Amino acid sequence: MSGLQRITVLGATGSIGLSTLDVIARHPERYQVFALSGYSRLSELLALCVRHSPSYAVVPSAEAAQQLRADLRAAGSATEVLVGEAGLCQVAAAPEVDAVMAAIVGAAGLRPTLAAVEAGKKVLLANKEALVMSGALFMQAVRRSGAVLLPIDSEHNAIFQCLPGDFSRGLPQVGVRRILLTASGGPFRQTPQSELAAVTPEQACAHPNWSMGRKISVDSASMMNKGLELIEACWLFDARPAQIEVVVHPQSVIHSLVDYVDGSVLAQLGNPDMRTPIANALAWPERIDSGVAPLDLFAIARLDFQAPDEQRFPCLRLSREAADAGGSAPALLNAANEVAVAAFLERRIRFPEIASMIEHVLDREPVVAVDTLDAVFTADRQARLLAEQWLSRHGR
Ligand SMILES: NC(=O)C1=CN([C@@H]2O[C@H](COP(=O)(O)OP(=O)(O)OC[C@H]3O[C@@H](n4cnc5c(N)ncnc54)[C@H](OP(=O)(O)O)[C@@H]3O)[C@@H](O)[C@H]2O)C=CC1
Ligand SMILES: CC(=O)[C@@H](O)[C@H](O)COP(=O)(O)O
Ligand SMILES: [Mn+2]
Repeated sequence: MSGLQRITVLGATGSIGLSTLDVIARHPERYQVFALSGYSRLSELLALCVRHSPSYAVVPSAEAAQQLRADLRAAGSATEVLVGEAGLCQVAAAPEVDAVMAAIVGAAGLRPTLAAVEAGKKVLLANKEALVMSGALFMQAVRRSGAVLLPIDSEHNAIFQCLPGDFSRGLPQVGVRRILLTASGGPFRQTPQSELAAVTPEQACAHPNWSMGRKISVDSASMMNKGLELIEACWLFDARPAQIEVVVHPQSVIHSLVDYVDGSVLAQLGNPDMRTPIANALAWPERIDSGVAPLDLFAIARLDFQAPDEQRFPCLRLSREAADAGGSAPALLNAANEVAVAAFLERRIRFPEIASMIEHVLDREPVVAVDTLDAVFTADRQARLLAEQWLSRHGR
């Protein structure tokens, strides 16, 4: 290990942010917090600043900054407060920073994550939406800047661990036949289609195995999470969608597998606790304690596998179609999904209407090439507009 690593945690008040800080706090000799960001949970951000003494905290507005500054001074903290996207990009790219945990949820994380990439940082990528939206541009920026991109998403971290170190030569060149992307199936894995219209946000957010933020929990319930992860895996591992097979594995113990041409299938297993992939990426290529208990195979006893049901979970089909279409299609898919999930969480639409809204947007907006970030955000805006129109046309 070479010296103390200074870390920026974007999205520190969220589920991934808190797990990251838990791992960091176990290794004060290795890691120091440089900056933390929050959005709505600002009293939690204050407590995190007091606990971890970052140089900077970032909040969304001038009013929030004024309040946090006053609270920090009262608590005797020297943390400086920055504002908005410019503040996020500043702490992501600051010369003092060694690694950035990108854990803002949704499209809001794209510019700050790209700022870290463009500054050549070690980027720990949880914010899958950023890569889904801007895949080709994002990966070009990684190659141009020499940033080290490490996947945090449990499946992608598992795949990363099961691939050889030189996988960027190309999957066929390193003997990979296909990637097996595991899916828990979510809370509605066994729910009949006829009952899905009545499910509530609380039921959707009650993931059987993982404790996560509300947006990704709904994505898991609709299996859009797996669709986004399919696209994420294509970019991270330079794979075609056809090289990736989704396998429903209800226990979430195997986090994904890599199938090699000689018939070997390598898997990564572990308890469903995000501190494992976070510790793996923070310390990579070394290994550190994450606080996660050892896997008890006798207690788990069995591992099950099923094919996904695209009839009940159309978001998976829509994602594969967007992955195949390329260009602006994944950005349209992602933006429509963000609007639909927010509407479902606000009880404005029923659960199956998430997929209806996304299909509506994808059917109406032509797919175009995206050569610039502006083109990505144009697609994002257009999809949000169409999704909002769907809501008002349906009286929601
Ligand atoms: N949770 C998990 O186990 C996993 C998560 N991921 C991915 O990691 C990312 C984070 O997920 P998770 O931690 O569950 O989500 P949470 O909702 O728990 O946390 C999201 C974080 O982003 C902040 N945030 C929300 N909106 C904005 C915005 N508009 N601008 C700036 N910051 C914002 C939140 O601040 P505040 O809370 O203060 O409002 C919070 O810090 C997602 O992309 C998700 O898909 C991937 C794999 C697993
Ligand atoms: C922890 C993690 O990586 C999540 O993305 C998790 O995979 C969600 O589970 P499913 O989408 O498989 O239900
Ligand atoms: Mn995942």
